[in-house]
This record gives sequence, C-alpha cells and structure tokens, in this order.
Amino acid sequence: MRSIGISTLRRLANIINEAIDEIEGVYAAADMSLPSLEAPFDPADPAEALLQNPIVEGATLNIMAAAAQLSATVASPVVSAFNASQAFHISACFRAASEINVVEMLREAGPAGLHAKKIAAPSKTDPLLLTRILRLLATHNIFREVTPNVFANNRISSVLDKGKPSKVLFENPDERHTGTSGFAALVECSADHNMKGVAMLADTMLHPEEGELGFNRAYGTTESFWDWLHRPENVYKMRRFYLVIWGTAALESTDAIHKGFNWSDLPAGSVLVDVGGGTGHISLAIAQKNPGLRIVVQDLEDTIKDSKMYWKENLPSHIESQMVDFQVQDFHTPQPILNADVFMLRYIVHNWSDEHFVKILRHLRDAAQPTTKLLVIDKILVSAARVPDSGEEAIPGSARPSAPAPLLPNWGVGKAEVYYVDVLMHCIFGGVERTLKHFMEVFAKGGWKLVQVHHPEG
Ligand SMILES: C[S@@+](CC[C@H](N)C(=O)[O-])C[C@H]1O[C@@H](n2cnc3c(N)ncnc32)[C@H](O)[C@@H]1O
Repeated sequence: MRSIGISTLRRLANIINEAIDEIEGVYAAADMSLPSLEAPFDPADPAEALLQNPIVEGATLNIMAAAAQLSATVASPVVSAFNASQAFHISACFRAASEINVVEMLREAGPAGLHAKKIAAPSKTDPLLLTRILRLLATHNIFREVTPNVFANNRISSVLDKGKPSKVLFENPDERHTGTSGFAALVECSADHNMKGVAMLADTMLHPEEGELGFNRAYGTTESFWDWLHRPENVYKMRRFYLVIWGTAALESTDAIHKGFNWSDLPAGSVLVDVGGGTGHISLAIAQKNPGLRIVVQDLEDTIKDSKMYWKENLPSHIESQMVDFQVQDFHTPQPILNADVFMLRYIVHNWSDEHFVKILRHLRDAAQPTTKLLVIDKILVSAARVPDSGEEAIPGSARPSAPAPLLPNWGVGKAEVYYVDVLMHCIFGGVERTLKHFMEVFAKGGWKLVQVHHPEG
C-alpha cells in the first residue's frame, strides 16, 4: 500500500477523540480531574485510582497506540528512524538521574524546582552535564524545566522517588533501595546490566560464540547472569536486582490468580506446589482465600530464607498449622513431591530456553499423578499481524480482543512491555517470551497438554 489517504489520519484522530470523551465522562461522573503531567504522582489521590477504571484503561490504551501511530504516520521517516536509534540516551540519562537521587532532591525542593548547580552538589557531579541530562529527559516529559537550568519533578519522574530524605540516601548509598517499592531499582537495572547486555545483540547474532549471550559479551564472562550476580563484588547489584523482582511482584495485583483457576474446586488437603515460588507471595494469596490447601514453596536456598520470613510476617497461622512447607529445590532436578494436585510456575519459564523448559516440564511430569494440573502463569506474546497463529483459536479461553483498525492489532507501543522483555530474556538469560503456539509445542515435548487459557482483564 503506497498511500493511505487522509482518512486514516482522521480515523486515528477519531480514536483519540473518542477515548478522551470516555475518560472525561468517567472523571466528570466522579466529579474529579485527571491527574496533571506537571505535578508529582500521588498514589493516595482518588483520581489515580480512577485510572484503573476499565473504561479509562481501555481508552488510555487506544490513545497510546493511536498517538504513536499517528506520529509515525506523519513524521519524516528519517526523523522517526533516527529517534528510534537514539532511545538508549533516555535509558542512560534516566539511570544517571536516579543514581544521584535527583528525584528525592526535587521532591524536597517542591514545585519551584532546584537549580542544576544545587542538584549536582551532593554527588559532586558536573552541573552542566546534569543540566544536559535533565533537559534531554524533560524533552521526553520526564522532569520539568521550570526556568532555564531549574528542574522540578513531574508525574513521570516522581515515580522513581525512593521515599527517603536525600541526605539519608547520600549517607547510605548501599542501602538506597532497601525498603522501597523497587521501581527506581528497576529503572537502574534496566539501564545498567540489561541495557549493556542488549547492546550486544547484533554482535552475538552475527558473530556467535558457543553458549554466549549478549550479557556474556558485554561483561567478558562465561558465567550465567545468576552466577555473575552472586559474585562477592556484585552484592549491591544482586540486592538491587532481587528488589526489582520482589518489589514489582508486590505491586502487581493478586486478583488474577483467584479468577484464572478454580481453587475452590480443590478438596481440602489438596497440595499446591509453588515451583520457583520466590517469596511465595502468590501461593500465600491463594492460601488466604483457600485455607484448606496445603502449600509447598520451592526455590533456591537464599530465596527460601526470604520466603519463610515473608510467610511468617504475612500468614503465620498457616505456618503454625503446618499447612505450608518450604523446600530448597532446584527445578532442573527431579521433583520430590509426588502427590501434588497443582504444580504452579509463575514468571519462571520465560527465563529459560525451550531446551531447559522441556527439562523442567519433564521433571514435573515424572512426579505427577494422572490428575495433577500444571498452572503456568506467564505472558503470551502475540504477533503484530492481524492473522492469529494457526491452532491458537482451538484452545478454550485463548481468544483475545484486537485493537480497532487502523491501529496495530496488538495496540503497538501501548502494549510494548512484553516485546522489550522478550528480547531482554534472550540477551540476559537465553530465555524467550512465547506465543501460544510456541507454548503448545513446548508443553507437548515436556509431556503436558494445554487445555485452557485464562487472560486477566485489561
Ligand atoms: C522471576 S522470579 C518468580 C518468582 C515467583 N514465582 C513469582 O511469581 O513472584 C524467578 C524465581 O525462580 C527462582 N529460580 C531460578 N533458578 C531456579 C532453579 N534452578 N530452581 C528453583 N528456583 C529457581 C529464582 O530464585 C526466583 O525466585
């Protein structure tokens, strides 16, 4: 198709206008205003909660997808391609700002902001360079340049706030992330080892070395990411990384786990094995609503210690009634629980190549009873084409809505996270985010059959 006609632009604009009408309608009915981009994010503001309203969520997704597609349609392709190739600058600048606690200093300064000379002083960094970093970010709606060289937080920059006085952060640099939601840690990990590993993508594709990932090329090591992370000199990085896993997991609603599987159908005393369960926060949420279930949380040694502490703090009654066990268990080795009713794998398998995933599945299959169910909780990747992968539509529950034309059917950048993580998984772990068809193929090789899919709402 060489030309699209002006109507495509109008249709994209109409999608945006209709979405704005919907958002305005929901906010007007609640007698509230949409949070401003200029002001810091306030999680306690009821107007924030309204953003989770399904109508507002759907409209927001359409705006994100349509605005990006509209801009990609009309902008010079040279400008679009150049900007896409420069996106690493945003990551690098965002990490630099986070590492020198700019967000917390700007929280303390308030809406009037702070001059770059004052922001740079506690970290003894170059104020001119800092100005250039913050200006690049402000140009992408992250921070606000109030007057030349004076910066303030805005809605986006403020989500990196670690919630501590900046003085405390500078005095205890190793503890900067301790006790935080893990979001600043996520940004710093993303623009640190993740970005460096992904930067080697083309090099490792074009000049492959046996067993070498982008991460290995970047750090000049043959170790796995996990072994490298556990090196004594990487203690800070390791704690930061686990904070990302636990912190972001805690932020995710546990609602979907209650809706996606009929836990109440399991008779009292049924056994749920949370394989690679981490802190076990999901099996804990299941146990809270289904106290008759016996839970086994399995993970590596260090993590099982965290898991025991997490349950002690959050559901001690289950420990006292001996309805939960904690097991150090490597899922690459034979599974010792032979009477499981459900094996649950949540956010595990995308870390692993098909070869490893099949081995994990085989160990579970060998330990399973004929009635044992396998519950895999992970993202399902869809293609960016409007045609479903053949075979997918036959699985109950697998159908998913597509974005209205002329939007990309997968909502394009509105739902880009899974595609970022897919490439990241390859470069750091040799893992992959799978399409449903890919899942079906690997399950079959591992001795399991996919019978039902559940997509969470939204
Ligand atoms: C992304 S986390 C997911 C944790 C948890 N399932 C959740 O949903 O929050 C991956 C987990 O796999 C664990 N893990 C990694 N390699 C493992 C292995 N070989 N055996 C058991 N657990 C492992 C990690 O320690 C971590 O807890």
